[in-house]
Amino acid sequence: MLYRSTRGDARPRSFSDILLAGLAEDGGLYMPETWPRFTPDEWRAMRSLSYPDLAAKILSVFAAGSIDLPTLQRLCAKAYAGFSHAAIAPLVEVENGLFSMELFHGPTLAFKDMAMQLLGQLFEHVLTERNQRVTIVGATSGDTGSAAIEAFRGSPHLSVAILHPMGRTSDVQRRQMTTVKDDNILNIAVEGTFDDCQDMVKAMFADTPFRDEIGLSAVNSINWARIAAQIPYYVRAALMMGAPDREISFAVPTGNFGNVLAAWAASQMGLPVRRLCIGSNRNDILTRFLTSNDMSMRAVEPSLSPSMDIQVSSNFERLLFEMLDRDPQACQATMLAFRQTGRMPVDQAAWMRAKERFGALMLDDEATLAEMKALYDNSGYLADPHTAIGLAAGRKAQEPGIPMIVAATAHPAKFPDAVRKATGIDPALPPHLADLFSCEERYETLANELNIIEDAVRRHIKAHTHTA
Ligand SMILES: Cc1ncc(COP(=O)(O)O)c(C=O)c1O
Ligand SMILES: N[C@@H](CCOP(=O)(O)O)C(=O)O
Repeated sequence: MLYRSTRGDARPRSFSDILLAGLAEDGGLYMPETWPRFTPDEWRAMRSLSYPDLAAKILSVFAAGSIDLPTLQRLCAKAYAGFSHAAIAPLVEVENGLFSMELFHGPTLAFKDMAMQLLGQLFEHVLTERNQRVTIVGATSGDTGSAAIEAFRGSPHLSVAILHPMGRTSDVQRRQMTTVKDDNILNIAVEGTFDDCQDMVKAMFADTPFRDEIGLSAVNSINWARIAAQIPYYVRAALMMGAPDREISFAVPTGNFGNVLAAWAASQMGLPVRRLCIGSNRNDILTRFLTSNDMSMRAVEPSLSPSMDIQVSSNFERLLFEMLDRDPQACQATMLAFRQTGRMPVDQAAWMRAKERFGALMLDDEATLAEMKALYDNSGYLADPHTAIGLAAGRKAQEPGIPMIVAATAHPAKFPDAVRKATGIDPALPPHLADLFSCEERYETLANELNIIEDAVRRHIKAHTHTA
């Protein structure tokens, strides 16, 4: 399996190469050259696999030529061994035909662990094999950061620097990152928004001397391996609901468009997915796009669902590439126009193609609190604000006889203030995080300037490799 950039200039590369590269050299995102597809019989045969074996099977088609199936089975077994639920991603029927797919039973209590625990294993495997070291720089609105830190802490093969927007995560999210003591981890609070942090990572990739000097790598969902590792839970849920002999729909609370893109990728692989519904908070650029072809940037507004306080949804570029019939020049021109004007000119035909499959719903904070309360009062289901937005989007798009599976992306205890405000309940952190608020925090606060942050990353690598 080879990968090509959505902007066309980068040479085709293997799975192991793009795993370490993260972002393509031309600034585009890697995509598989062709979509691997399974036959109905092959899907049916996957029904009996354990979650780790299913994940290995799905990954094996994306890693073909790089990592073999037995190795992937070993890595997946390790990746999911620490999850607190035997089913890894259990399905809970919240209302008739409306299912919550709980993706928050990993160590950091958000869906990011589902992929990041596996990326930790994959990086370790490839870096050991190549006797190489890299530096991961990641941007987070709260959850990717702690998942990455947990997956890569203590590794002798890599240094990690995580940029979070100062004061814009929940206290639990920030402390999950900043209380980790391992020497290979650096946390930076950036004076800016998540979009600024994400742009900073992309600017570092564009700074070729810096990128090469530190061996820059990415674990945000700009890295295709993150998307690939998010596909198995959609497959698993669909198979449990009767696919491939029955259609299913998914609803996903959406920010950077990575999670829902994985569901869409599963459909490209032959899974019978009927509708994909996204839920957004007041940072609703994707909802405006899907309802009225208005992909215009506005300022990022803080909300009760801070992980989705995003305006530039990186992974939308992958869908755009596909809607433009995989024309990299058209994709590049559209992305450049978006950057220059703040408005993405998507032609009507491409927009209609997106609308055929995707629906969208926006909930502001007030509606999110009302949804959380109604879920708790009517079904006894305690949802975090992101999941509540997903459940509302799923309910709106439900069709008779078609199971609607909603990605429950975070544990309610990550957002205790919102949960308390909506329901009066104080969600308890699990025992392994019980001392979170008594641990010392360690992070630097820095201006949103490329040279300042690059220097901090350099200093971190020097200090860490010196002590290692
Ligand atoms: C809890 C939670 N829900 C939803 C999202 C949105 O997911 P995506 O960025 O993949 O669209 C995020 C952040 O990515 C998140 O952390
Ligand atoms: N909500 C995310 C934002 C980054 O998303 P990613 O999926 O691209 O890593 C976060 O919690 O950091």
